[in-house]
Amino acid sequence: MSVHLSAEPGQIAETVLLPGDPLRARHIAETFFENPVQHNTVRGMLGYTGTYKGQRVSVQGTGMGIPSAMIYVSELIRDYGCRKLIRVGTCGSYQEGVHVRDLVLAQAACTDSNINNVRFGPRNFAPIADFGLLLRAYQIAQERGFTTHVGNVMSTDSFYQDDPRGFRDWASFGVLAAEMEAAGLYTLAAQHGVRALTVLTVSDHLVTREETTAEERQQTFNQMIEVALDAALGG
Ligand SMILES: O=P(O)(O)O[C@H]1O[C@H](CO)[C@@H](O)[C@H]1O
Ligand SMILES: O=c1cc[nH]c(=O)[nH]1
Repeated sequence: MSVHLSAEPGQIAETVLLPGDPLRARHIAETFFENPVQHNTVRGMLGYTGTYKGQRVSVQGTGMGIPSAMIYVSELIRDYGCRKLIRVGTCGSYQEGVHVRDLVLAQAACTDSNINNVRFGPRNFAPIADFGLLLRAYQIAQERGFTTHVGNVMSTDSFYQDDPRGFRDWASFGVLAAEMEAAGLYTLAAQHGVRALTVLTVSDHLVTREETTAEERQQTFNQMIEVALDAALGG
């Protein structure tokens, strides 16, 4: 047991998928895992462990935002020995050419969070994905014909921005989309010497204001989860 997870030692696999939404964790376990067993219900942050194509894998909800996600990621690494952590989330596109339902692989993550200012002071740390996981995920997505973009994302602490056009500064430097956790995940992975990747589905568009329906989101979420599972488990 850790402070926020009730799993027994050894009950969580070395490879863990990390959706923000705990109900997406349940959907992943019920749809993709063989013999899923629930390993956490503390705070309603559902977690499950099972197998995928015969290999042991877990999924754990993280909640929204870097502070919540870093609690779960820290405990998974330190208390349960997890070594491969793949976030599977939604994002809002900053770029006209990155459409709703497309996949985004976060090669790196900018942030407006203070987490790394506290650590590094005036020096900047660049939170990046594990290259092997990133390459494998890209290859799998290409093989399956999923429209996929690779690049920088913005891990913001503020879903609702005071200036709704403020994202354009980031967009002009090529940042692809906004989400809220990748920079925290990548920073912890670097600190602990483990592997991490963030795979996202574009759920809405900050330029065109387009949104996906719940049904469409379900379908493209499944593409993202297939890519994440096969990249992590070598399928
Ligand atoms: O769909 P998830 O994984 O929760 O990710 C995105 O959605 C939430 C905001 O609605 C934030 O957590 C953001 O990162
Ligand atoms: O964090 C997020 C997730 C989806 N869409 C956004 O605009 N932001």
